[in-house]
Amino acid sequence: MKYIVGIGGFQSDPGGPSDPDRPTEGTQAASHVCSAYSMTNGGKTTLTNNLLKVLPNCCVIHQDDFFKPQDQIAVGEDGFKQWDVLESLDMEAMLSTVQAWMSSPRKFARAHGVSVRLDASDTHILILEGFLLYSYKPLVDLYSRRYFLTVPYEECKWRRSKRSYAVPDPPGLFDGHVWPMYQKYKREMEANGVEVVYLDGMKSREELFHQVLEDIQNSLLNRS
Ligand SMILES: Nc1ncnc2c1ncn2[C@@H]1O[C@H](COP(=O)(O)OP(=O)(O)OP(=O)(O)O)[C@@H](O)[C@H]1O
Ligand SMILES: NC(=O)c1ccc[n+]([C@@H]2O[C@H](CO)[C@@H](O)[C@H]2O)c1
Repeated sequence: MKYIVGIGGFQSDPGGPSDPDRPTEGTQAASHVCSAYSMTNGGKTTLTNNLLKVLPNCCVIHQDDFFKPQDQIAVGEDGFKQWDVLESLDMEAMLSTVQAWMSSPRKFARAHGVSVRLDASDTHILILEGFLLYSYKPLVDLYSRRYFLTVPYEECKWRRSKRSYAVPDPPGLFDGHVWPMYQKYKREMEANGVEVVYLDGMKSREELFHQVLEDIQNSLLNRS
């Protein structure tokens, strides 16, 4: 069985400084269940690494590995390099990589240094990890399960400020580009009716790990 998991997310959770839909505190609990969404620094990489340690025959593809070279990133009218748009990623190359896994998960695993357990059932799992996983049509229908991590705006902005990317964020990028793009793609994803399992990125790493592991195991059982 081939099983593809998406661990998506961007930065944040419902609302932001200029979001009229931002819930009040009383509605917070419901919002992460039914209308949450997320962005970078939600904890995707941390969760993915924890899952990789325990899931058998499990490979991973990171969307960040498919950023185009810096000189191919457009500069917007806002003056910022447009890192957070789909056009800045070579999604065709990412799709080809996923297709390589689909055509031979065993060969793909070996080529990527993932040990294949011969005693395990013939289940192979692929985790796709990234911030714009559910906006590229050719990939959207391939997932067996789509997860979406969310953290509140302030937490996300704070976590991002602690990160150092290969290309450091210029001042104002978060509010001027990252956040607005997140909102745009989230609206599109919702309008397209893409079904996701929302995860509260404010939970502890351990809690998130156990929640997703259990969900994947249940989902696998239902398929076999
Ligand atoms: N559940 C958690 N609780 C608190 N902090 C967390 C949690 N998960 C991750 N973090 C921290 O948040 C930061 C971002 O985590 P991580 O790199 O996993 O996020 P990401 O969504 O993969 O980010 P990016 O979009 O940049 O790839 C790291 O400093 C990490 O240690
Ligand atoms: N990986 C990179 O080269 C790079 C460069 C500049 C910005 N980013 C940011 O990565 C996040 C996704 O993980 C996006 O929000 C980009 O802004 C990445």
